[in-house]
Amino acid sequence: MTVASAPPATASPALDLTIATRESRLALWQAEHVQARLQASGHRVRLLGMTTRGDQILDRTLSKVGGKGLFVKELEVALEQGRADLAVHSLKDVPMELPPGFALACVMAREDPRDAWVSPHGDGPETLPAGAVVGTSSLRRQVLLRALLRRLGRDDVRVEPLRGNLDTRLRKLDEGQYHAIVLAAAGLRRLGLQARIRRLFEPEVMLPAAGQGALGIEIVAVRTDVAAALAPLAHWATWCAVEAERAVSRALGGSCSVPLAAYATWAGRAPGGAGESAELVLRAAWGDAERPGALCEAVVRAEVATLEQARALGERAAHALLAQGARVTVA
Ligand SMILES: NCc1[nH]cc(CCC(=O)O)c1CC(=O)O
Repeated sequence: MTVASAPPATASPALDLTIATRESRLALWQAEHVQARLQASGHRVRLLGMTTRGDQILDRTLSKVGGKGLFVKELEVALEQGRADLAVHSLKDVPMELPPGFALACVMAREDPRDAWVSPHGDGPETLPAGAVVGTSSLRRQVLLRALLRRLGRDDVRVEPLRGNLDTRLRKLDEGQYHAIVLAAAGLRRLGLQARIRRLFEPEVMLPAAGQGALGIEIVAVRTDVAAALAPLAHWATWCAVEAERAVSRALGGSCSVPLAAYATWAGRAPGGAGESAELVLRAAWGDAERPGALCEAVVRAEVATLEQARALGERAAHALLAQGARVTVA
């Protein structure tokens, strides 16, 4: 009996694809992850590494120099010029509105969305020495961390900005510039650095940023051939959740200059695919950078079967926050 060896299952004809990527270890891991998935579907895939403005500016808080877009602009230029076909992003770093002509072709399954505590001084703020300094890179983490420290009665602990890629941040901790740092668990896990995590903050304690832990793939919208090649990589349940989260940021003008958090989970079994309905629960929090301690929170839920319904849920959460005093930030 002869058994024909079947070619790998492809959802679309085999393509020659180039992935535009930043050159940090995390960005390269993510690009290689997508490369491997596409190769497994029979495509030929190479990487085009590039340095973005966000990678070059290391001495200032990002919100002061241009925000999230800094990490994606150069990659978009490469897509526009046809030097690359897709760009892989940490969704958290992708601006809420893509420039005209670009599209989010696919959102992949989410890594751990939680924030992680890394420190040689124990497994949380409770065990820090008096007057300790904690480093973190986002206003969201600064505001939520200060709220947590206040609850713990640790007003002696200072929260300071921390910039740089993952390795740089860990080095600054190891050099003793900080007693502890807070960063995304997803990045640490992807780089095999999970052993450094001393504690994972549950979302109730430190609500993650919109899109944290999820990868998004951007293309030029007219490239339906690339979109078809990416379709098998999409994870519907994650996509709906992050659409809801990103709608909160979109409605409130969210950027990294706004301490905004949004995190959605499925109440029961997550939907397996488009059109399948399930209950999505969205938590959102907004802080006022000028009035530390002023934090408002909203929890909304709805049956969701489409990305539009997910976005509508996000808008409801944004309105609930606005009703409690949150303000729309104009970039
Ligand atoms: N802003 C930088 C950034 N963008 C994505 C991640 C981690 C991975 C992810 O959230 O998907 C990080 C590092 C961090 O926030 O500690």
